Amino acid sequence: MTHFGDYQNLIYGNGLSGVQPTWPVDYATLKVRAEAAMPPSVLNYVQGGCGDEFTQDENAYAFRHWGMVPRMMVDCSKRDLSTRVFGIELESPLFMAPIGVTGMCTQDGHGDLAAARASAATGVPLIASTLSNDPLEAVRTACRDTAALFQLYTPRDPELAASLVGRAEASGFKAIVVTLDTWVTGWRPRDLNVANFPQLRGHVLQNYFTDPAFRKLLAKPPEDDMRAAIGTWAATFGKVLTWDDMAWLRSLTKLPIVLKGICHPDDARRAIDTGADGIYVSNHGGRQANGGIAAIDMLPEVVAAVAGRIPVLFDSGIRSGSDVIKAIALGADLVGVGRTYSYGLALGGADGCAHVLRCLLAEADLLMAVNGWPTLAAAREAGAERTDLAPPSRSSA
Ligand SMILES: Cc1cc2nc3c(=O)[nH]c(=O)nc-3n(C[C@H](O)[C@H](O)[C@H](O)COP(=O)(O)O)c2cc1C
Ligand SMILES: O=C(O)C(=O)c1ccccc1
Repeated sequence: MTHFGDYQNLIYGNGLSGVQPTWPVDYATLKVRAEAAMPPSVLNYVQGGCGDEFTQDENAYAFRHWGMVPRMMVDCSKRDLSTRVFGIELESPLFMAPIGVTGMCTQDGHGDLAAARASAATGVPLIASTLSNDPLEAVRTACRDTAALFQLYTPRDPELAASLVGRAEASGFKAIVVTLDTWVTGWRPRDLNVANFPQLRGHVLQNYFTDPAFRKLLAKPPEDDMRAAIGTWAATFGKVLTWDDMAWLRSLTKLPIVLKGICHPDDARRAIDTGADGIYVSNHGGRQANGGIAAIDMLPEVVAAVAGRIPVLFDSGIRSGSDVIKAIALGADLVGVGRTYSYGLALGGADGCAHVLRCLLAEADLLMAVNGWPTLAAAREAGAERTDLAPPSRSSA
């Protein structure tokens, strides 16, 4: 039994001694503070999305047309937000989505380790991105007792793919999350207008530079010829995966394989038929394709197609604890937060990130208390209803 809501008591209690929270507790204020703190190139990359960012905005806005109905006279004095997925016991369904420039979100360039330390401090698992400023072994170690998953950008070179997956398995990651929607970069005007793509400047490539299979592709080590190493990275980065590759992916690891970027119910069925162990509903936070339906609106159909056979993870648009519980009510087993935790990292490193996660968990826990839902199963059974409420502001994006 966990008491995530106690974070609220702590904040009010500190206030009695004249101590204010160091960082904001809500997304809107957090975002404004992060905008002032982050270097413009990193901010653009983190905050931006594809095209005019319609889908990115819609991801967050669409949560507003799903409504929850509370139940009364239920003993919710204790809530149990725990869950078990891929044999991992978790205190809550919240996780940190993979963010490839996490390393750049802190001033020291070691944001990946800071995120891992926030994971260790809160028990919220991290999905570590292939794109990292610190090698995956060090990130895994910094997560300590909290389980971690590894996100794979599948390289075109099969030996390199096998090497990255092998390293992830050997260092104790619990699952491989294969991202399907990013073998090519979507059209991102904020970055294009300043001609900035961090990877092409040699950032966040440490998993490649430390990899024996990658180094074999180079005439000189990255330390001696960085430009050539970056060129090799760009040439090998994105394999176009098809369903025929599932058998090959399966052959690389005994770990559960989760497919990230599944939005269509037929793709979810196909994923199960070809051996996937988990489905991850996401539109990459609206960074890859513009003009798409909000991710949360696609979740119920995918959940229905999966029909409880394998776990369903979800991200894209989570800004609050109430969003987390809505996604659970709509059938997700685990719920990921992306940009929101990057802002916590930018403002306060590991501590700022842990604060953001604790706020999300506290709001989620207190919402369950007030809604009369003692468990995640109760939230799921209650569900959420589509409403035609049209709120006046889109500031949540
Ligand atoms: C700056 C940035 C970098 C990202 N890098 C990765 C990545 O390396 N791998 C991946 O699978 N997804 C990546 N994503 C997508 C996230 O995992 C997640 O799908 C998205 O952030 C969820 O949307 P949200 O930011 O609205 O919560 C990235 C997202 C952002 C904002
Ligand atoms: O920025 C991203 O969202 C991302 O994950 C990515 C990684 C490599 C190439 C293009 C996009």
